[in-house]
Amino acid sequence: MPMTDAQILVTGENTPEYAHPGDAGADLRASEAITLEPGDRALVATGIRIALPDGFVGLVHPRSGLAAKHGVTVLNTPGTIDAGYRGEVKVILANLGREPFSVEPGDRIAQLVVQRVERAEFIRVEQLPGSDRGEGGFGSTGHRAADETTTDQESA
Ligand SMILES: O=c1ccn([C@H]2C[C@H](O)[C@@H](COP(=O)(O)OP(=O)(O)OP(=O)(O)O)O2)c(=O)[nH]1
Ligand SMILES: [Mg+2]
Repeated sequence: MPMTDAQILVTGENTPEYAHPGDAGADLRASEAITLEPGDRALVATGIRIALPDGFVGLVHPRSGLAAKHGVTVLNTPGTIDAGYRGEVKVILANLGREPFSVEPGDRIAQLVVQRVERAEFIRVEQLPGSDRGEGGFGSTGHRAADETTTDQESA
């Protein structure tokens, strides 16, 4: 009996499955055929509906094999499946490759990672507490190790 941390009720065929014990992602399969031309995106049906327990979220992640071999990814990665959502789980696939990409019913197109989530309380204040990082962001720490000691000109 595999160890489970959460039980998720599922309707429809193609119940998500973990390919290996210890996998974080359970494969999501397409329930329809579709061809994505290069640059196209599509909302691909999986045919399943799920009921996640309160306090959990389902995250629709891309499969690295599709990305590496075909340039196919999940456009809104990771897609968010809310615990209260009872509609069909759909995958927004995007073809960033140079060839058309065809999906057949039953093909594994993405993977569902189930995680616990915190529900936050947002408290409006006039001023935030200070921090070491402050307002620095968006590359403020440089983009490679050399940035810490040399500039581009120095290293050229
Ligand atoms: O990849 C995805 C992303 C979302 N959903 C479903 C489940 C999710 O609970 C619902 C809403 O998703 P999200 O909140 O990301 O979309 P939104 O654009 O904010 O729509 P809404 O106003 O319905 O929240 O759509 C999917 O089936 N696949
Ligand atoms: Mg939303």
